[in-house]
Amino acid sequence: MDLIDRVNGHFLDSIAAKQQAMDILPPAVAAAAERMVACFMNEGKILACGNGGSAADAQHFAAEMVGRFEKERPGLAAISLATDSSALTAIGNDYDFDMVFSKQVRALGHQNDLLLAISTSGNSANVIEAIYAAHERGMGVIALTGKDGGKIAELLGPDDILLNVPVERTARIQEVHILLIHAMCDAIDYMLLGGE
Ligand SMILES: O=C(CO)[C@@H](O)[C@H](O)[C@H](O)[C@H](O)COP(=O)(O)O
Ligand SMILES: [Zn+2]
Repeated sequence: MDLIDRVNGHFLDSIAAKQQAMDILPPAVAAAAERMVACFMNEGKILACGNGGSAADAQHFAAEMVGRFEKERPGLAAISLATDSSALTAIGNDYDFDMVFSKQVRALGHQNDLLLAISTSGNSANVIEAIYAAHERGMGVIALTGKDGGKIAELLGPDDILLNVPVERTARIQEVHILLIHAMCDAIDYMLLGGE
C-alpha cells in the first residue's frame, strides 16, 4: 500500500465514523447544547477537561465560548481545566495526577455549572475523578466518550448527558468529538442569536 492509499484510508475511516455517529448522536448533541444555554442563562459556567488530544479539545471548546465561534456575540463563561500548567503540575506533583481536574472542579465548581468531560476511552482516572467532584458539587455532566463509553458511561447520573462515539480507534473518536463540539457551538449560537 502506498502512502496515498493510507491517507485515503484515513479519510474513508473518518467518514464512516462520522456517518455512524450521525445515525445516533444528533438528538443528544442538541440536548447538550440546550443544557449549555440553560447553564449560561442561569449564571453558570462550563468547566472542560480531558487528556492529550482531549485536553486540546477542552481548550478549543472554552476558547470558542469565551471568544467566539462563527458569529459575533458576548463571551460565554467556560474554562479549560487542562490548560493551567501551574495548577496541573502543582496538583499532579503535590497530590496525584488523578486529582488534577477534580481539585479544580472542587475549587471552581458551583451547582449551576456544567462539567464537559472528554475521554476517548471513557476510562481516564483524572476525568472520572472530575465527574465524581462535579456530582459532589451538584453540577451536571456532559461526557464525550468513545468505544463502549468505558467507566464514565456507567457512572453518569440520569441528569447527565452521554455523547458516546461507538468506534474503536482513538484518532477517529477525537475527529468525531471535535465535530460534536463545533455542532454544539453552532447550536448555542443559533439558540442565542437566531439566524440561518
Ligand atoms: O491525541 C492522542 C491520540 O490521538 C493522545 O494524545 C491521547 O489523547 C492521549 O493518549 C490520552 O491520554 C488518551 O486519554 P483518553 O482519551 O482515553 O481519556
Ligand atoms: Zn491525536
